[in-house]
Amino acid sequence: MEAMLTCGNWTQTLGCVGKVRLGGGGVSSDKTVFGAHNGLRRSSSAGLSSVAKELRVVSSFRRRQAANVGAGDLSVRAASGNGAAPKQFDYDVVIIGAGVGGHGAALHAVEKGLKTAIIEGDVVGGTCVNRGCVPSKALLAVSGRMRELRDEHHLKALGIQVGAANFDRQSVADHANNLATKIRGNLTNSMKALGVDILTGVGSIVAPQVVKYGKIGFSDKTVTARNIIIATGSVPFVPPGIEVDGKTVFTSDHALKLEWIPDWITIVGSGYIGLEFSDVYTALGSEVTFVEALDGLMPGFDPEIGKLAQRILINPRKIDYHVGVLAKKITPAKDGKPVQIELVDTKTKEPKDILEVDAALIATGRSPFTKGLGLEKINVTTQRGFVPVDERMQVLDSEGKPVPHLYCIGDANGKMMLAHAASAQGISVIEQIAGRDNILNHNSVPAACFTHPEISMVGLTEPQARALGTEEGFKVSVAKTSFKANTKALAENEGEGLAKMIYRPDTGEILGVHILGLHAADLIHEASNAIAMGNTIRDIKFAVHAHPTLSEVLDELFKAAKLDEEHAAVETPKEVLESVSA
Ligand SMILES: Cc1cc2nc3c(=O)[nH]c(=O)nc-3n(C[C@H](O)[C@H](O)[C@H](O)COP(=O)(O)OP(=O)(O)OC[C@H]3O[C@@H](n4cnc5c(N)ncnc54)[C@H](O)[C@@H]3O)c2cc1C
Ligand SMILES: NC(=O)c1ccc[n+]([C@@H]2O[C@H](COP(=O)([O-])OP(=O)(O)OC[C@H]3O[C@@H](n4cnc5c(N)ncnc54)[C@H](O)[C@@H]3O)[C@@H](O)[C@H]2O)c1
Repeated sequence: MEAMLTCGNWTQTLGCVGKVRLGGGGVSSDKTVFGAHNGLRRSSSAGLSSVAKELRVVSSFRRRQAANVGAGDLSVRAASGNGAAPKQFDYDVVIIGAGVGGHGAALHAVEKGLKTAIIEGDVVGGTCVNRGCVPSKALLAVSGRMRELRDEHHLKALGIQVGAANFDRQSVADHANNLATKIRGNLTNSMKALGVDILTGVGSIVAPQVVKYGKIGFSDKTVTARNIIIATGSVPFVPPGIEVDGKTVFTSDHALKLEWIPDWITIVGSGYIGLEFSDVYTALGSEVTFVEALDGLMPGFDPEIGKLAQRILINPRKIDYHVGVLAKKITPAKDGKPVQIELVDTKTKEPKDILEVDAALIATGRSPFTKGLGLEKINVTTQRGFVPVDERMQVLDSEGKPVPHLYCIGDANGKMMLAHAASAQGISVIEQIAGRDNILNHNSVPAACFTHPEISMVGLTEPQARALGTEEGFKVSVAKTSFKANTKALAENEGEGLAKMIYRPDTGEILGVHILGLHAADLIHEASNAIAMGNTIRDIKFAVHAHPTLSEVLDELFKAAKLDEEHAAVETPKEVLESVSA
C-alpha cells in the first residue's frame, strides 16, 4: 500500500504501514492492521523547555574538545567519495532535522563542547513548533477560555456574571500562527547564539559518517561528521482510500490553520490529535462525530481513565461516535455535495454506514519521515519506515548490529512520538557521545492530552501492569484519589477528576500513574520524576505538599497505597502479643 503524505513543503510517497502498537513500556500488543504509529500513552511539551535550556547552556557554554570524545582535527576536509568512512571530520555531530529532537540534541552537544551542525530541509522547529504541540496548544487555550466563559452553570456557582462570550476565528488562528513563529524564532536564535551551524537543505547519508545536503534543485554540499543523528520526524498518516484535499478533508497540518469552522466534522481516530481537536471544535461551535477503528474510544488510555474521559469529555458535548469501524473511503465535498465517508466493520470489512458531513479530520497516527535518507547505503533497513534503534538510540543495521556513530531520535524511530521524548533521546545520545553511558527510561516519560480537563499519564496502564505482574510473578495493586476531595479543585469549582496509581505492594515501585482533572498535565511530573529517580512510594509518601494545592491529589494518592510491609508492621505486635500470652 502506498499513501501520499506531505511534510511542510514536501510531498513524498511512503509505504503504508502494518500494525497499531497499543501501549508502550514493558507490555505491548500488536492489534489491527491500519496506520503507522507508535504506542498511545504519552506526551507533553518540549522544545518549549528550550528557553530554560538556553539559559543553562549560555551560562556554561565554553567550546572545548572533550578528551573522551576524540573529536580529532576539526578543520574542513573533503569527504571520501568511495563509501569508506573519513578519517577526519568537519563536525563532531551532524544532526539531520531541526525539530525539537534535533534542537535538544544540538543544544546539549554545544554544552558538551562538541562542534555541531544541524541540517534542516524545511523550517526550524519541525512538527511540534510549526504543525503540532505549539499551535495546537494555542487553539486549546482558546477552547478552555471559551468553555469557561460559556459555562453559565460553572460561572454562576462562583458568583460571576458575564455577557455572551464570542470569538473571532481569524484572530484565534493568528494567535496560533504567531505563537509558532515566536517559538520558531526562539529555537533558531538559541542555536545560532550558541554556535550551532544551521545548514539549509535536505540531508542524506552518502557513506558512513558522510552527509550531503542541499536545497532541492541546487547542487549538494558534503560534510563529514564523527557522529550523525537522524532526527527527521514524522508526517500525518492517511490511510489508503481517503482523499485529502486540504479544505474539507484534511489532517492536523491543515486543521491547525483554522481556516474555517465546520458545523459538523467527522474526526477519524480518537487518539491524542482526535481528542484535542474535538475539544477545540466543540468549544468553537462544531458538532463532532468520531470514527474509531478499535472497539472503544481512546483505546490507548488506561481503560478506567478512558471511561471517565468519555463521561466528562465526550458525553456532555455535541459529540457522537462510531467505534469498531474503519473509514474505508472518504471523498471531499464537491459540486455542492458534502464530504462522504464510507464506514466498514474493522473486523469483517462489511459495509456499516455512510456519513455525510461538512468536513473530515484524519487523525489516524503518523508515519516516520525517513525516505531518501540513504540508509540503504549503509545497510540499514527501515521497519514500516521507522529507523530501528537499540536502547541507546544507536541505529541497527540489517543484521541487528549497531552502526557505529549513527543514532536516530524522535518520531523517526517510533519509540515514543512525543516532543519531549525526542528531545530527551537527543540529550541521552549526546551524553553517550561525550563519553557517559546513558539510557533513557522511556517508562518515566510522561504524556498529556491537553483537553479540558487534561489527561496525563506515565508508565504502564493497569492492564499492562497486570499482564507484566502475571508474566514476572508479582502482585499489582491500585490506589485512587478523587479531585472531589481536593480543596483547591473545589475552590475552582473543578472537582471532576481522578488520579490512579498502579504499583507493586511488595516493593513500593510505582508502575504507572494516570490523572484526569484540572492541570493534570502539570501534576504528572511528581510521579514521572519519582519513576525516573527510582523512588518508591515509601520514599515519597511522607513528602509534604502545600495546602491547598492540586498537588495534594497526588499526596493523597501516595498515602492511599497499601504496601505489604505496612500490613506486616500492623500484624507484628499482634503476633508478638499472642506469642507472649501463649
Ligand atoms: C497536532 C499535533 C499536536 C502535538 N502535540 C504534542 C504535544 O502537545 N506534546 C508532545 O509532546 N508532542 C506533541 N506532538 C508530537 C510532536 O510534535 C512530535 O513528537 C515531535 O515533533 C517529534 O519531534 P522530532 O524532532 O522527532 O521530529 P519533527 O518535529 O517532525 O522534526 C523533524 C524535522 O526534520 C526535518 N527533516 C526531515 N527530513 C529531513 C532531511 N532529510 N533533511 C533535513 N531535514 C529533514 C523536517 O523538516 C522537520 O523540521 C503533536 C503532534 C501533532 C501532529
Ligand atoms: N498532547 C500530545 O502529546 C499529542 C497531541 C497530538 C499528537 N501527539 C502525538 O502525535 C501522534 C499522532 O497522533 P494521532 O492522534 O494521530 O495518533 P494516535 O496513535 O494517538 O491515535 C490514532 C487513532 O486512530 C485510530 N485509527 C487508526 N486508523 C484508523 C482508521 N482507518 N479508521 C478509524 N480509526 C483509525 C487508532 O485506533 C487510534 O485510536 C501520537 O503518537 C501522539 O503521540 C501527541
